[in-house]
Amino acid sequence: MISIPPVTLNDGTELAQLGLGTYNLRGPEGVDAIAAAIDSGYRLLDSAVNYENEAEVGEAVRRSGIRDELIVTTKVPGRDHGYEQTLASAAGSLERLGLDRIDLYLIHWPNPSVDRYVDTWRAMIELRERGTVRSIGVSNFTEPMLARLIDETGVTPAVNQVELHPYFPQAKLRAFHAAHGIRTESWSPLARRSELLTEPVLAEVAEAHGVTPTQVVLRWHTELGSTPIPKSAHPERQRENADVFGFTLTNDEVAAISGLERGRLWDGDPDTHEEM
Ligand SMILES: NC(=O)C1=CN([C@@H]2O[C@H](COP(=O)(O)OP(=O)(O)OC[C@H]3O[C@@H](n4cnc5c(N)ncnc54)[C@H](OP(=O)(O)O)[C@@H]3O)[C@@H](O)[C@H]2O)C=CC1
Ligand SMILES: O=C(O)C(=O)[C@@H](O)[C@H](O)C(=O)CO
Repeated sequence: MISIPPVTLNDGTELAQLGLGTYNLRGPEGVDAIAAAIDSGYRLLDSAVNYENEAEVGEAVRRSGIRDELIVTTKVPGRDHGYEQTLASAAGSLERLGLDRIDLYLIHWPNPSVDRYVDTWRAMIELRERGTVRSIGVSNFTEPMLARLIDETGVTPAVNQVELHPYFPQAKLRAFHAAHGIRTESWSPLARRSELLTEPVLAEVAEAHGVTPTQVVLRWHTELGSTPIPKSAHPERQRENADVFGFTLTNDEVAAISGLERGRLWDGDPDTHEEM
């Protein structure tokens, strides 16, 4: 079994340095895929109300027999923003998961035109105080949005999960996270496979270390201090993706990979992209 090291969050709890994305893992095959990842050594699972797979994640967690070793993430969708709505949304997630605690609870998108993410955050603080949720964080938040949460509530998110891959390394946002003790999580860390994995620089670095280009990309994330959450439905790829803690990249290699930067790949600017 692969051992994925932990990292301590600003609330004193532990997160894994790499986790499993579960977007599109649904139905019995989804449960099998998530269960296979846990068997391989994954301990961090990333779900969301909008993935419509909380029941599958919960089923895989129960099947594992190691619930307390697992970090189950889910996210409040835009349509549930607001104080009371978020409390109700969390209750719904717990019911679908079939668990008595959410380990990491995130605001999925800030939806600034709705302007209820601060009230949503206050409800998440309450959920943490009740013990229903262990750690609270956000996703797709910009620096001004993070600063506003901190200023208005005094509570700094433990995590900000954002688009991050070699085409979009997010150096400025990561520096803000580092200054405030916020752990970065990388969504679509493989750039959804795209042409990223055929970039010559990745082949060169992979050859130098005797690993695959995919492993180079995921190791690059961890060396930046971010937790990637690659999704794969296939056990052999899940193992390949998790097995990145036995080699290190040089500073030059990290810089060369970051040099692939070209910007966001999808229409996901949190100032304008909103999801309900
Ligand atoms: N907070 C947010 O707004 C967002 C969060 N997310 C989260 O991030 C997770 C990961 O992002 P996602 O968009 O899924 O994209 P990823 O970058 O993780 O890429 C997933 C794709 O890569 C393929 N793949 C995975 N491993 C390998 C491998 N070793 N070799 C070749 N191909 C591989 C998968 O195929 P296969 O399954 O067939 O192996 C799938 O097609 C999501 O599942 C979700 O949990 C994603 C988007 C937005
Ligand atoms: O996967 C997620 O968490 C999302 O927020 C997606 O909706 C993502 O933004 C997407 O797939 C957009 O096409």
